[in-house]
Amino acid sequence: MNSQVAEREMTSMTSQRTGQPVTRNEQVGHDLSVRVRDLSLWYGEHQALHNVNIDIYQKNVTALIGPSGCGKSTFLRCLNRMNDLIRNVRIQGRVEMDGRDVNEPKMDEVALRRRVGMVFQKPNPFPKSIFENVAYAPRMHDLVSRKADQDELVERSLRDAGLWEEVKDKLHQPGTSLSGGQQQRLCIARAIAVQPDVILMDEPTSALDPISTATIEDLMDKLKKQFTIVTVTHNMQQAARVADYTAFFHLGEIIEYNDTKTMFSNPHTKKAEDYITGRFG
Ligand SMILES: Nc1ncnc2c1ncn2[C@@H]1O[C@H](COP(=O)(O)OP(=O)(O)OP(=O)(O)O)[C@@H](O)[C@H]1O
Repeated sequence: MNSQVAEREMTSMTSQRTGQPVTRNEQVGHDLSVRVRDLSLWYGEHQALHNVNIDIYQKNVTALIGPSGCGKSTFLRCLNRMNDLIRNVRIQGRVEMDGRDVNEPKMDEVALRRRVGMVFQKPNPFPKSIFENVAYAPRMHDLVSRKADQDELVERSLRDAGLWEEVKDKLHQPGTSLSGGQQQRLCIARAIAVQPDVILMDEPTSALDPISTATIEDLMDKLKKQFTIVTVTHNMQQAARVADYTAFFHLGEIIEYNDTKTMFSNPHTKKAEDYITGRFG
């Protein structure tokens, strides 16, 4: 891996939330959110990830780019153990949050998926009301008990997702009655309602029109003040616009990981340069 970022000097600190050690990259001034070391993954006999190493920083947007089938979504799913739901998957290596490997047997998967939320390519609201789409998970996780707290959380999440003004008068209509772009913002509201640390987004705008896409990109910029965002995108302009860091995947490896400005203006590897300039992929 040609990483300018991951190899820089790290110092240890303690997470206020968990009391566990966290790592800070003094050179870039960012705290570490997820530290991935020597991560490999096989689907049956097929190896889809090869010794992936990356440090993902808190309250930044990290974009994963690379040609189709290079392992971006597979990698994303490793961060909240969504690959556990797929048969015949074998994983080696470490995915650490607050110093703990998410794959360790004692890790509570439900709690992990609360900390690491996910937004998919195709908006997938539950077949329930707009209100319930947002209120359901916080209730399940016992984050709210009083009705007033629940109402407040729903409003705050919808506001933070930039959807409140459009839906405040029809909270009891089905989530599926909204437009595609609105449904995706509803899914973002649902993800942030449980106050995760990290939000994974797998091509969150590829099913949307340009205006809805721009709205979601603006939203990502706002949300990174509160959350760490890791997003997969095929859209190079989008990566350049929204991401602070970009990782270029090829054939299951990270070939280059850098701050986005450097990645797009002065890539350090020929493969990344060829991909970014549209010579392949
Ligand atoms: N559920 C699965 N079972 C078996 N193989 C899989 C599965 N999901 C992905 N793969 C394989 O793993 C490799 C990486 O796929 P992955 O979907 O992670 O790539 P990607 O970079 O996200 O692709 P795209 O940009 O097309 O979405 C591919 O060879 C793919 O065929």
